[in-house]
Amino acid sequence: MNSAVAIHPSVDQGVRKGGAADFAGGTLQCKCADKPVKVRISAQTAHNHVCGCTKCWKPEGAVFSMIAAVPRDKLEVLENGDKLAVVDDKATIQRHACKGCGVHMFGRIENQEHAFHGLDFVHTELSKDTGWSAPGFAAFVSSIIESGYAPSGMEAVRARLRELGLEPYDCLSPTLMDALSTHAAKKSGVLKA
Ligand SMILES: N[C@@H](CCC(=O)N[C@@H](CS)C(=O)NCC(=O)O)C(=O)O
Ligand SMILES: [Zn+2]
Ligand SMILES: [Zn+2]
Repeated sequence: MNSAVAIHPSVDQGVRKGGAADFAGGTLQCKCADKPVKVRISAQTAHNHVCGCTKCWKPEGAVFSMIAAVPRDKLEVLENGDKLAVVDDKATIQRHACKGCGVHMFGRIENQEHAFHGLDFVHTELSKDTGWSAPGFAAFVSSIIESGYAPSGMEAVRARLRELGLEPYDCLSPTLMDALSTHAAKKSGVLKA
């Protein structure tokens, strides 16, 4: 069944099984016809998901973005890196966007105290390579309202996400929220390392 509720072009026809075991990465390319930015990722991604927040890059017309994590030392800008600029240098995730087409090529956490420091965030739909891990949940679902989505449509959005196997959460998934809190509890000393 193909519901009328659009989420993101990569999942609207059903979530394809991804995550080839031997997949070692690929190249992301921005949408510029001339001098595209190219980024090499030398690893499989983890925690791929769709995100409804206002800050993550979404392709034209999409309600959600699709975003995954990769170790920062596995990411390398191959070509035309001079076209990249940080969208908001105050944000936790510094999103490096192409000044030509607006696509975010990677997001990076520079705060060494952050639980997710060491990870970059990438949109693998920008790659022609196949074998990337498939999205597994939906984060920041309520946040789509902040981009103008009608609140009355939320029930249908969550139903469609569940139908696609993308459990909807209004923050991150329990696994990632637990990781954030574990990090905080260790830092405060409440939890012994
Ligand atoms: N409701 C807010 C949520 C923003 C938000 O917290 N986004 C999450 C998911 S990407 C985050 O970790 N943001 C950190 C950042 O943007 O630096 C919005 O939609 O703008
Ligand atoms: Zn571009
Ligand atoms: Zn987001």
